[in-house]
Amino acid sequence: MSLFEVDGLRKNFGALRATDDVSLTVDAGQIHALIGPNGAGKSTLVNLISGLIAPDAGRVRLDGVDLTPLPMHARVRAGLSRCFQITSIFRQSTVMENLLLAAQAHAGSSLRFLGERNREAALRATADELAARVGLSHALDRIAGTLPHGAQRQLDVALALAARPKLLLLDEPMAGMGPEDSQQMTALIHELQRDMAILLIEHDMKAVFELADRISVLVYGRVLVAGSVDEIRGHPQVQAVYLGTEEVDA
Ligand SMILES: Nc1ncnc2c1ncn2[C@@H]1O[C@H](COP(=O)(O)OP(=O)(O)OP(=O)(O)O)[C@@H](O)[C@H]1O
Repeated sequence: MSLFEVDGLRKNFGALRATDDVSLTVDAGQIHALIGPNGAGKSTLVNLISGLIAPDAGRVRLDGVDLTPLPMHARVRAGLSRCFQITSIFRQSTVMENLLLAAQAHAGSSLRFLGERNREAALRATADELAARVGLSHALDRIAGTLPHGAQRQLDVALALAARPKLLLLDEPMAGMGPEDSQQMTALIHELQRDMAILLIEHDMKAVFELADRISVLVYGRVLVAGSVDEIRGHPQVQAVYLGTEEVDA
């Protein structure tokens, strides 16, 4: 049994089948990338998995737990954390304040036996640890909205990590990034893989080919083909449908 399983997921919008019998698995420590042309149904699938919208059929399971009937916050508690295309940071607050809020939100009842000061120290330690994890220790006092775009995305990942996910859902983490930021984010995702499974939705093919253990290609809401990087890169149907004649470096 895989850590994460999507089984026969389906979603109709009126006559349009945006998600058509999609199944995929992600094993512990694995990065599974989801690619596909615009309108293929990637966002809909991510929304179904995170619980933002309900499927017409199919199931989502994490670590043996059926997430399908659960609302979003319960899925987060069960170990599924999501980074949004549109960042969820508080732009007017400092990096530290953002991290403290996230740490507090996910601390639950674990700190209830601590006094006020110890509780604050524990939250600060968690915030420090999250900042270090994504390479933002130098920017704790910066107002989040004034950080460069790449650093804002790193902060966004740190906020998702506060939930201590078993599966991290990354929705186009490289969007709007230049090559340098993209390279840094690739290194970060690679490092995160040691501790969690990752479902990566990404247009940056260089990053996908560098990171993915497995790739599923979504076209018209269906998985056209799934396989290893080499299988996908060399697949004639994939090249025709998705990659076109574009040169793709790895
Ligand atoms: N709430 C909705 N109501 C009706 N149709 C929708 C809705 N959400 C998405 N769709 C349609 O479902 C199809 C898949 O859309 P989706 O946004 O999931 O694709 P995508 O692969 O994420 O595209 P992109 O890469 O452009 O974000 C599209 O035809 C879209 O118009």
